Amino acid sequence: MTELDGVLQYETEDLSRIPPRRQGANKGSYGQVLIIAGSVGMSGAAYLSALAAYRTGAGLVRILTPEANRSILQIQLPEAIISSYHPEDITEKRDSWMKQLTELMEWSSVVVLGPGLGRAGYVKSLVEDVLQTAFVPLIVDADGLNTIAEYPYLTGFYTENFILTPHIREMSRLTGKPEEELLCDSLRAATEYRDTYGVSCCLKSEHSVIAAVDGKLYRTVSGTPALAKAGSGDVLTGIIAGLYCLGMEESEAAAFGSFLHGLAGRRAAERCSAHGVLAREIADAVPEVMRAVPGISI
Ligand SMILES: NC(=O)C1=CN([C@@H]2O[C@H](COP(=O)(O)OP(=O)(O)OC[C@H]3O[C@@H](n4cnc5c(N)ncnc54)[C@H](O)[C@@H]3O)[C@@H](O)[C@H]2O)[C@@H](O)CC1
Ligand SMILES: Nc1ncnc2c1ncn2[C@@H]1O[C@H](COP(=O)(O)OP(=O)(O)O)[C@@H](O)[C@H]1O
Repeated sequence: MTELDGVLQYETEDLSRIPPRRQGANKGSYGQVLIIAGSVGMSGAAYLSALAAYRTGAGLVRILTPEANRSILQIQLPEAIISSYHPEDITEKRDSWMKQLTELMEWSSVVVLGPGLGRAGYVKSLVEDVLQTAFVPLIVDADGLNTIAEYPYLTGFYTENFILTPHIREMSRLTGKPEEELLCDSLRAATEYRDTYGVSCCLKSEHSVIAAVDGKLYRTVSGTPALAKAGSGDVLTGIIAGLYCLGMEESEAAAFGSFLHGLAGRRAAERCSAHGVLAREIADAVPEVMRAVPGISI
């Protein structure tokens, strides 16, 4: 790892921070990831996040999504457990919905909220309910962030184990600041957000910056324009969750996850060209990057 002006940057040798899989481990030894994602027409976002969590090393991944996505996701990723809801029940059958959500939150060791949730009316209640019941690390992305931007009082539910992963436009929606200003000094933007709200902030762009709640600052330069492809951010959420399951602290998982996501994008581009990479291939490239780590292969 190098440090320049107080900003940390992972290097290839830092891949050795990934621990070997413990002999005698069982699936419960490597975390239980809950992915609250997807809507009708956007099952793919849930799939990509879940796939990336498994590819990074999570032991057990469960997707909570609308019932309409159940069979699609079970066919796409049979390794994932599917829990589902009827969107109207979130507002109309509050008691049973809250019971289901509370049980799932108790089951989880880390939660992803937001990829592909969409912007339908029920999503606001869903996001508020999750923010209020979360007590394990929570990675908030995409429509989770857009909902918070639309209803700023939701920031009142933030806790220090939240990790927000906005791209520049989402950050602009969250802060009301123009995209040019955020891009101009992304480190300052992420730091100010962290300092204001007490959450870790991974502000994504060509060179993503991470302001961690423990005070550390990171910059990621491992990426490639191959990552500029629909679903790439959904994959990042799963990688961060997976790294947490391997034993990293949540804010280290965010910074290291951004670094690993960049390397996986490069690896995928070697095979498919920078133009041709699919988001799922970024997830599939994570284990290939990891194989370079001594002791990881067996
Ligand atoms: N297969 C799927 O189910 C997919 C679902 N997705 C989900 O779709 C939902 C909405 O995503 P959208 O991409 O429509 O909305 P966004 O708000 O992410 O992006 C809207 C537009 O903003 C611009 N933009 C994006 N990133 C930017 C950046 N870093 N700087 C400046 N401008 C930027 C682009 O022109 C983009 O078309 C999210 O919940 C997301 O998770 C997407 O990830 C794509 C794949
Ligand atoms: N030109 C680029 N160079 C390096 N990384 C990039 C580039 N474009 C996008 N990325 C990375 O790809 C990811 C895109 O995330 P996001 O915009 O949320 O995608 P999506 O909404 O399609 O899932 C981020 O991690 C970002 O840092």
